[in-house]
Amino acid sequence: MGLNKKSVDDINAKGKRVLVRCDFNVPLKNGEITDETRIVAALPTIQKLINDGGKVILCSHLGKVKNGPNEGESLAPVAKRLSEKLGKEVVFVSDYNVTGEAATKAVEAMKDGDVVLLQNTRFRGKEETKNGEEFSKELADLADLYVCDAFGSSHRAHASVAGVTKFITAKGGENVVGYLMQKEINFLGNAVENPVRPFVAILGGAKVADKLNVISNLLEKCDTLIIGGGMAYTFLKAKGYEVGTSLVDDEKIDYCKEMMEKAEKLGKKLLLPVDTTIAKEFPNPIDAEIEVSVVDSNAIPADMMGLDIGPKTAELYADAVKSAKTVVWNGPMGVFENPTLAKGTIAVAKSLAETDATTIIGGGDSAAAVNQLGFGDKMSHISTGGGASLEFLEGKELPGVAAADDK
Ligand SMILES: Nc1ncnc2c1ncn2[C@@H]1O[C@H](COP(=O)(O)OP(=O)(O)O)[C@@H](O)[C@H]1O
Ligand SMILES: O=C(OP(=O)(O)O)[C@H](O)COP(=O)(O)O
Repeated sequence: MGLNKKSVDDINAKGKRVLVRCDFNVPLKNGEITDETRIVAALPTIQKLINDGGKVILCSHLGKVKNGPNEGESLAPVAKRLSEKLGKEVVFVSDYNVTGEAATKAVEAMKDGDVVLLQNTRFRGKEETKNGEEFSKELADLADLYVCDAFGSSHRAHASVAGVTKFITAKGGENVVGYLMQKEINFLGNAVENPVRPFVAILGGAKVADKLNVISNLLEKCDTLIIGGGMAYTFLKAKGYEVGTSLVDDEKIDYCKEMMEKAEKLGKKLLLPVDTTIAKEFPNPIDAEIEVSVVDSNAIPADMMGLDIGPKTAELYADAVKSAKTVVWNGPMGVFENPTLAKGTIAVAKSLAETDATTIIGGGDSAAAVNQLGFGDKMSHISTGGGASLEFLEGKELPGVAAADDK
């Protein structure tokens, strides 16, 4: 499936001010970046614009910024790492206002090929997340052209992803997508539009409400849909099983019933855990030692919580992966941060690493699990977007894509 949008290859940035929205939402621990994947993924587009002789103005959000601007969510560590990666200075505009005088001055001082990084766009609060007109215009005022390369944020209709483009257009500028956007969408698009079959989709994790919605669409495309992690218990409850204190979305029980009927009608396999690793409560801290037992999925005691798929399920899922030619995986099979509860996730990751099938991983935690296990380079594609890749697979148009100019 081709992406019918203008890209960085359609522009020459020579002497132009180019605003580039990246997804530099990287994990930080004590101010240190613990995973630089998203920074590395943004480099080809940035390098192309530098080579063009453009004035490259980068922007991104970082974290949720729930309590207003703060140093802990500043993009300063990203500027430093980016500068190391590019081997050139990245001027960081630390002003919490993001746009405004400090940013304007920094941009005015730029020479062709220079790079500036603006402060965390979410420091502008709802102006960013509610796609505010004023902030969108202020961003557009800094630039002549706009590039969206923030795949991981492209499902967010925020000012720096979507709103800004209207004002770039109004001043005669172009809005294009970057190489990362192209790469992600080509890969994900091909995987779901023309999958080499059998096509197996695996869904897990804890963002149950978000992820359940993707199932209806995926069922039509895949041959087998595997459910694990926190997602599974709403299905098990819908089957009439006791699920104890496991994660459940009660509002989605009817939906899960419908999905099981839909799978049957379409002749698709919908695999649910046949056994489950349970414990008295959620581990606290998450990697604390924990006493667990394994029960069949229809025998979870009322006071116990399901925290991983059991060994029989792990085998069943690994077998389904073995016969697949395309596998899409989003969300761990259990609380993999805890070594005792990581077995299901490890088994599935291992089966993906061992297959010759095209393997696509989406979601921060799934990617982290795969990388931590040392299987990263065994996968065909690790997406930089969790929510974004799922919304794309769901068949929704991503605002960050929609906002770019058509070819
Ligand atoms: N059975 C479960 N109960 C509660 N949490 C779970 C369960 N299985 C997995 N999780 C948690 O799900 C989280 C990842 O979910 P999610 O954010 O949806 O995945 P991703 O980041 O890959 O999109 C992990 O922190 C993991 O501990
Ligand atoms: O980390 C991200 O999403 P992801 O965890 O779904 O991959 C993106 O940077 C989007 O961040 P957001 O979910 O705070 O809008």
